[in-house]
Amino acid sequence: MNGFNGCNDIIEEDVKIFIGSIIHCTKPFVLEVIEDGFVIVEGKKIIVVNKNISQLENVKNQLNITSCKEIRLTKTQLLIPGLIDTHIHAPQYPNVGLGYDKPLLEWLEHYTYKLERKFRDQKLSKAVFNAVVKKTLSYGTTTATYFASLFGNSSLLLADAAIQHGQRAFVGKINMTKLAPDDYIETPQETVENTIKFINEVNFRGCDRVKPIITPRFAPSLEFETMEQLAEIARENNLNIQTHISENKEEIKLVKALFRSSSYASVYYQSGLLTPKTVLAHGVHLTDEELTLLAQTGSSISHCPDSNTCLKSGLCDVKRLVSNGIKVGLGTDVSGGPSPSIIQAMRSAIQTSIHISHSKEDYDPLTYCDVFYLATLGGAEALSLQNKIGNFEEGKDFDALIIDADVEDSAADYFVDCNCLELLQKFVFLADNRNIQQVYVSGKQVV
Ligand SMILES: O=c1[nH]c(=O)c2nc[nH]c2[nH]1
Ligand SMILES: [Zn+2]
Repeated sequence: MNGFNGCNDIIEEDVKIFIGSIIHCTKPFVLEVIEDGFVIVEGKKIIVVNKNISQLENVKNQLNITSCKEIRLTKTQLLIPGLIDTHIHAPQYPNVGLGYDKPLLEWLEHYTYKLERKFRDQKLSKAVFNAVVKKTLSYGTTTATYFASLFGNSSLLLADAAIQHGQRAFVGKINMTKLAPDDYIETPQETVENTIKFINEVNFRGCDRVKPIITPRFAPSLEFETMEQLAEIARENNLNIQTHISENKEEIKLVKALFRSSSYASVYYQSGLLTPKTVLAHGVHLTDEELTLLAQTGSSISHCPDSNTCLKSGLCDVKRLVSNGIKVGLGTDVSGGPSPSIIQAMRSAIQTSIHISHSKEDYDPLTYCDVFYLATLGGAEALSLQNKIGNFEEGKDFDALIIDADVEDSAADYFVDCNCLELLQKFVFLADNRNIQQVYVSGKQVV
């Protein structure tokens, strides 16, 4: 029987069986390699994960599966969970590769706000948002946590693009009431009212995959009382929250000058914005006290290594965050980072970690396995979606990629057989969208 949910996705009751090599994380930083196994998906859910291909016919008989689609992977292919981008600015997509001559605050003033204010234009919004969603899906981003623009109508077009193209997404209408151009701010009252309207309109679309997220841009953009009101809206509606924290030293000085709180994190803490469903981009320069506050509140960090390099913000020490009990996911931070690819973010996270290791004793930098966790289950945990996505666990939604090391015209040619972990290394260090053969979100093939 077929049914419809609010996204007009057909809830496919058909059964798909993926047969071949599978890699996923069973818990933080723990990889499971299944060399010859299978995953059975019914509709949007994973119903079986089995490590032994010889049991396939038995399991099919037990479950009375008489008709199904079998997808057999080749020996250069792997089935992996979909990648999760925990921080990306959709309206900044036209600026990728531009403006890296200035640090954060000047970059915002000279490039970013000038572009984002153009998103009053619905035609531009539609064109850019459709392109971003399609591009990120092609790079294997099955879940994206988007900053949209200040404008509610434009931000809704981003939600619609995710709904239409089949991506799982959080979409945030930005809140900003000061320190930006006059035509790119709202009054405190407008920003609160427009946020409530935006939430209702996204929810009205009834798509389980696409949710609104509370999006105060960063502390300098808002009065303390407005942040309190936004925290209250998040609480009342059980919503996720996203913002930026401690990215750049000048930004931290500005926060200290604007607020009476003892630290950047305590501004958010006192306003009620730090919750287990809060994801904070960057966190490059957090103090030990701030780490404790984030760990205690269960808030997470979106690590955006490319952005931190291009805007010269600093080196974020992921190992320090994790050892202080903080959940971490990866973000592209387009266009602070130039690439829409979380595969690129994985390799940059490794490189940043190696750079840090040169100035620290006994420091083991992040490995390809570690960043694979951050890009999959780590991202799900950072967004409080770990019960729904992030790995292949029976009962979870099937968000997955079939990746292939041997495709024509990719970054590197393939000559000698690789085992599963070698295929994964090639993916992390070399892959782009040409190596992504199929993309599934909620059991449905979207690329
Ligand atoms: O990387 C960033 N991108 C932004 O758009 C932004 N706004 C505030 N702080 C920010 N940092
Ligand atoms: Zn950002």
